[in-house]
Amino acid sequence: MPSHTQLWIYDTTLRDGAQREGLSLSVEDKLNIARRLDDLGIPFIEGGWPGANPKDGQFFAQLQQQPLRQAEIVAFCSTRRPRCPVAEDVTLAAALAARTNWVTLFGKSWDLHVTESLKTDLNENLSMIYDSVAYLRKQGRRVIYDAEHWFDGYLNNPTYAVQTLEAAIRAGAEWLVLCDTNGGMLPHQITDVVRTVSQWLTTLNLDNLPRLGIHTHNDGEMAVANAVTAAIEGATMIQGTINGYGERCGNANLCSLIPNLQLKLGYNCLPAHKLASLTETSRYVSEVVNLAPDDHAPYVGLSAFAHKGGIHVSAVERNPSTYEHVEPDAVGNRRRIVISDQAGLSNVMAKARSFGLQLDRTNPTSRHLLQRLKCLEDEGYQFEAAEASFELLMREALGQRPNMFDIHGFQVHCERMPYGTGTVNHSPESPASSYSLATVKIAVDGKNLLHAAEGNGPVEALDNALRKALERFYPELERFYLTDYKVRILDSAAGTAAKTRVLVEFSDGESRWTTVGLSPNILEASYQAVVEGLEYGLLKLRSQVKAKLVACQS
Ligand SMILES: CC(=O)SCCNC(=O)CCNC(=O)[C@H](O)C(C)(C)COP(=O)(O)OP(=O)(O)OC[C@H]1O[C@@H](n2cnc3c(N)ncnc32)[C@H](O)[C@@H]1OP(=O)(O)O
Ligand SMILES: CC(=O)C(=O)O
Repeated sequence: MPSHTQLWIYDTTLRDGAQREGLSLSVEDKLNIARRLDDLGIPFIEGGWPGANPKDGQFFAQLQQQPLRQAEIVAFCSTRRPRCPVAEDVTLAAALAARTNWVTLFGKSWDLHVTESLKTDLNENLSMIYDSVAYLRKQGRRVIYDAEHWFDGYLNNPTYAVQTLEAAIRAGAEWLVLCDTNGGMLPHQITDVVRTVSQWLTTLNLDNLPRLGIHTHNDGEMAVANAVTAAIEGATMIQGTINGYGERCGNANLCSLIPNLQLKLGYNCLPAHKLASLTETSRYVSEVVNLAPDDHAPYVGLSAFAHKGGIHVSAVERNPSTYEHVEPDAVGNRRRIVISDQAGLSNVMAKARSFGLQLDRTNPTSRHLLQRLKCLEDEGYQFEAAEASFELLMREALGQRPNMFDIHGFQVHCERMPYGTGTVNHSPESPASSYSLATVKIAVDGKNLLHAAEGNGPVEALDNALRKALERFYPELERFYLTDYKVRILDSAAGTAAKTRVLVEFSDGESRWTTVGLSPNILEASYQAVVEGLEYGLLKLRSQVKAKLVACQS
């Protein structure tokens, strides 16, 4: 097994990643991502194709003012156009204007592309490659040569494909990156072709042998496997993108590739202490590009180390290696235990511990709680995403759920009127024509309270009415606000009479918690979830205050 061999990770999130449908980056986004990748210790960052669009040009110009700390920023471009003198080629001129040390130049390896895409002849393509690399070298640039469609080209016409690499080598390319541009290769093909190219290179008897790299796409879901395979065969530059963003089905996902190479195969990719920033980097980039993170992504996803089945949790609690291929900390992720109808006592125990509650496996309450959880989930509740409701359930079972208020009922009145009519004044700036009024009846410390409040919709009206009734007793309520509200119909065949599950998320600006409500009446389900959300927030706040007091006294 290879060990401690240095690999050079080459990130192309800002260029090939930006070719993903639905992803668009501003100059500021690109700069932020580049700086984050620099912090992660990525040695090569492809910043874009200068001249292809104004943003990429501006990005390189701004980086000249404030260079990265350690990474080489690389400009990307194509070979010169057919029959165009190299010094007159606008693409190459723009790449030079980016003033990077390194330029990645892509050229055609597949004869089909030469005749069909470029509409030129095979010799002219060899000249385009040679001239372009040589010109960049003459201007003082170091060149990474991306052999586009290398594998398809080699399998179709190996003699010609090899001639394209020879042209790049003769002109002074330092890296030859073999690209599976269409993403359709399988690992055994990568092994055969990379091994053959590697052996061929050694027969050239060159003083400075160019090094091999790999660039894979994910059309056959093989991008990571193919890149790992190439590394095993001796490729030392590994190209990919954060979260696997890229044209069509994406590029090799560096968030999987790097830990596979570093933790499993012992290659040096990132400085050892930087690997633990991988999860944070993945989430940061998904935030900047405004795409929801993939919770089930290997290594860095929220669920990558989430254990749900009771059998799994029981074993993981005894020894995490039983159901984890690496330690979550190694990549900056964390282990999570999920509560659901797939749970066993071990899940309940783990949750009790995380809630700071004393509960023994042998205590009959534990088994009752588990049965209750399974019954409620069978009715349609879902606690997996609503741990605050489960904590309240557990506290109740243990007699540790203080009675903060009693609910005696609520009423909601909704009205929808055409603009300019009805009981509410709507302004042209806010032409909404619906309006809701909620009344709640509750008791606090034996005092009966009846309060009403308005809202844009029934849930807001209920939330407002509850707060109005409770604020005198619990002024800290004003710190909580609703951050998410999700509704799911459980038995859609029942139409509008279907059972509804509502999840609401609250925040106090520091933490978030989610509660669940269930009823055929969407307002009742929402009410349950909102009431529990407020109750949980109060409980948390009070236990934090208590913990601080104890800490001060001791
Ligand atoms: C495998 C990859 O991912 S390569 C990177 C792909 N990324 C992109 O294409 C994103 C950026 N691209 C662009 O902004 C534009 O396509 C530009 C600026 C590069 C070119 O735009 P246009 O001049 O309008 O040409 P258009 O996009 O229609 O066609 C591409 C041209 O590049 C030529 N071309 C393609 N590959 C190469 C190459 N390796 N070397 C030289 N020319 C090439 C094509 O033959 C075609 O030329 P033609 O129109 O003279 O026949
Ligand atoms: C160069 C490149 O992006 C590719 O061949 O896929």
